[in-house]
Amino acid sequence: MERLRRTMMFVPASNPGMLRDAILYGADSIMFDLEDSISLREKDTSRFLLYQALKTFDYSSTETVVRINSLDAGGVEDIHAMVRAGIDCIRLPKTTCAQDVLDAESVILEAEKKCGREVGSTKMLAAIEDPMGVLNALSIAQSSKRLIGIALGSEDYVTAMKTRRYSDRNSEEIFFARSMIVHAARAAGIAALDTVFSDVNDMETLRKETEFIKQLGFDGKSVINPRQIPVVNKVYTPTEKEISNALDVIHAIEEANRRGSGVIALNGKMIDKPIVERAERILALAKAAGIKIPEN
Ligand SMILES: CC(C)(COP(=O)(O)OP(=O)(O)OC[C@H]1O[C@@H](n2cnc3c(N)ncnc32)[C@H](O)[C@@H]1OP(=O)(O)O)[C@@H](O)C(=O)NCCC(=O)NCCSC(=O)C[C@@](O)(CC(=O)O)C(=O)O
Ligand SMILES: [Mg+2]
Repeated sequence: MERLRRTMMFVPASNPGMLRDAILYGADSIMFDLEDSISLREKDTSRFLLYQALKTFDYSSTETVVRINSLDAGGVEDIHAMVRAGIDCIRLPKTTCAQDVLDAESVILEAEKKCGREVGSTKMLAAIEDPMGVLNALSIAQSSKRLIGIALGSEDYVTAMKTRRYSDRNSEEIFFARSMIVHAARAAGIAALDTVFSDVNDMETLRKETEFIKQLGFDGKSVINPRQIPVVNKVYTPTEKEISNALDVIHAIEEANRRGSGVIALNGKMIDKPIVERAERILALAKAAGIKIPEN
């Protein structure tokens, strides 16, 4: 079954209460942070705290991701501890080129061998957060079989571009980066994940932004607060009407196939292969979200 990644919630690893409760809010993935939300003097204790949390708390079938520090600033130690603790996926921050992924992958491989974990079982996610990374998005996305996706980190990106986020307008300042990332991810056959929305009180703009990134083709979005999860999940969960339309499309094409044709009209609109593929994807997403699909 398709794994949903509508919401990946950042959880600062320095906060024991957040580590304990992170499972309660319904995020598709929990993304523990050892990087920018952790002060320099808390880095070692946060890594230790997160290791203990992963060994102690039951995160159930929710995907666990950790954002590590760069390899020259504690990332090697982060990888060894997290692979040993059984994390599902390692998110690299500020990935600028394919070599960054390969360098981290060789540390992951070493860590898996050292602790006896199955080689290749630790997945990777590369965050792209500067113009060089954006321009190299395709080679990054194609660099390793371990990659489940690439993600945009827009706060660092707009800083590197000498601008800022304009979420109250249409976020044109990150449109090129979003387009590159979604194209690269799709070309490589992996997930495309959008950046955080920093105002945890403005749900209306968050909803509009999520609708926009869904329109562009992203699979989901990073979030920073539990209150953002239902807003993003709702946009990404097929509605009853979408499910019923998808079923109509499937039934119509089955009827066409019985008549020996690959095309048919439904309510005046042409139904053929790509439309059927989209309908099947809607049903797959609905099933993955736990929605029961009527048989007929
Ligand atoms: C924003 C705020 C301070 C607001 O605090 P507030 O206190 O107003 O929150 P409230 O709503 O009042 O909390 C109600 C209850 O939820 C609990 N609760 C809140 N947040 C929770 C959470 N995340 N996980 C679990 N639990 C949580 C809380 O403990 C309380 O629990 P309780 O006391 O039991 O009721 C808080 O959310 C927070 O710290 N967020 C995480 C911030 C973070 O991780 N930043 C780094 C990642 S971005 C980045 O680095 C940029 C990037 O790299 C991104 C990219 O790459 O994409 C780029 O470049 O763009
Ligand atoms: Mg960042």
